[in-house]
Amino acid sequence: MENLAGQQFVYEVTSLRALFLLLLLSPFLFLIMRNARATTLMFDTKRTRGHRQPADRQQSLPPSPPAVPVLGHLHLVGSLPHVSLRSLARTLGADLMLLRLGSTPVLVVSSSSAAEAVLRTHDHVFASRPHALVSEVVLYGPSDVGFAPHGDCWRRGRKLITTHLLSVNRVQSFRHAREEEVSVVMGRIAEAAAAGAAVDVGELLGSFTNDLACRAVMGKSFRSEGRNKLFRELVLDTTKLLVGFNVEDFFPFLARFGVLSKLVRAKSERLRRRWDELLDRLIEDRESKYEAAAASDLKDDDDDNFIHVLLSVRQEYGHITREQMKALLQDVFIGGIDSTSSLLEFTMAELMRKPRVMNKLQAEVRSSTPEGHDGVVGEDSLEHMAYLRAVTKESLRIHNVTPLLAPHLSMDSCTIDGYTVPVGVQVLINSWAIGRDTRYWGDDAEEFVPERFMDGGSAVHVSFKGSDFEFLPFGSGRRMCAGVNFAMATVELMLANLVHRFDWDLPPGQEGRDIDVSQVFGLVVRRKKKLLLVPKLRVY
Ligand code: HEM
Repeated sequence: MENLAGQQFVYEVTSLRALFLLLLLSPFLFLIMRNARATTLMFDTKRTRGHRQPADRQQSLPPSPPAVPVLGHLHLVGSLPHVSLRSLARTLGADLMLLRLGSTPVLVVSSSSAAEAVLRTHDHVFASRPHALVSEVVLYGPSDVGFAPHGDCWRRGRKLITTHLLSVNRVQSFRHAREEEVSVVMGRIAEAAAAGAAVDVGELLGSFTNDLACRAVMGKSFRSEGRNKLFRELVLDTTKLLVGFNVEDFFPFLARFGVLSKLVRAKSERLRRRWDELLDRLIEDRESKYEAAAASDLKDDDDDNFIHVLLSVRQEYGHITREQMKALLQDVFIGGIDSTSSLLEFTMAELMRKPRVMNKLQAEVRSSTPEGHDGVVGEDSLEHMAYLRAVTKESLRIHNVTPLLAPHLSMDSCTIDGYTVPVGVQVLINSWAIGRDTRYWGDDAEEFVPERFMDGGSAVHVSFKGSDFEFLPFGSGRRMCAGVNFAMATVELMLANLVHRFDWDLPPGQEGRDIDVSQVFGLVVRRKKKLLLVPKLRVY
């Protein structure tokens, strides 16, 4: 899942637009820097739970590279922040590094032991998220889960989502819908194969994960009525605004001048009205069905969808407001769609670059799928596919689509590795760097080698569930990804089907080694260039 605010910031702030804004602002920035310094928490010890820090503690802040006035370390963060932050940490020789991005203090974590200190030992201290104007307006204030600050509202939402919407049982009960949606995609690919045409893998998988989220939320497919498309547009527009640069999120003292925040707020409110229109109608439709079924004592035959589930647990939770319902549904769309499709697309690109791995995976999937299944791999067959699991884990490691997790925020000061981390610091865990670190993964850390996760491999016991801090694709602790079961079920089923029924070629004239591996940073990291592949129906 993806800010999320810190990430938005480091991403966009390097753009020309952001720098231009900063230049425009700089004359009066200078005048107000004196005030700003009072809000610069890196050096502000007063807010540490009311105590002043002893002088020796103040001196033991984590190391920082030299900063420049106003921008702090902004100029050191490139267009791929996880990459530039890894270089910076290596140059400084620091697994914990304190930066100042604008006036925002940011702790960058680049080792598994420091990640464990943040996400396990001091999980209670770092379980909040930084405030961001756009998420506050579009995602119904603190009612959502992914962007909400730590507190009762987040706790309640998190419990609702993990117990009722994304639990292992719910994800399993959703398997037929998942298999049907996969069949629809297989049909589209078969048409392309018959025509000898290439498919745009990212577009195909993006609409698949969107349709799947719509199905989970609404219970049946609204593809033909165009609602799925409306959701796709909304998610894209929301993501764009969330990753857009809002200067006041990083120079909070500018908020008092208000002009910029008014513009961003107006845009955010327009977007929120579009969400309202769509979600209110869906909830009201479902609510009347739910009440009619309850009044007549008849069972609603479509009771697995998320709106129905939320309506049915209202009493158990006292009261769930309409806003909270909408925010939780948004979490599913914003957390689940792009992350899952991007991971799948990176995996397909990697398989095309590594024919040995593709052949081995195809052999496993094809030999483990019973005959007579209409060419579709069902979920029952997946449990026998150890190599499929290993390929998925290796892809999560090397193509970590949320490379800095989502930013955490310290709610108190604490000590890590002998350094003081003050209250109010944003924390970025560079899980991408940790996942490629030779200290944990050996000399071939940068290579795509699924065998490391197989029997006899060096990482056979390493799990993605947040207990192994060298491998954190979904984070760990209280703020760990709430959709990990949903994501894994979707990725493995789709991947097995893609390689089972089809052989894949690159467009004429291209070879595996030509596949461009460049990425674009955002809420989720994506491939920079489209992946076009030509499917061929497998000959039995
Ligand atoms: C490959 C797919 C996915 C990846 C790699 C991924 C990764 C992540 C990461 C790294 C975080 C932040 C963890 C942290 O801050 O420490 C997160 C949070 C979250 N994810 Fe996912 N995610 C994926 C799919 C999904 C799906 C399918 C859903 C929902 C259907 C989902 C819902 C969420 C939610 C609600 C949060 C916020 C949790 C909180 O703040 O309490 N994610 N995800």
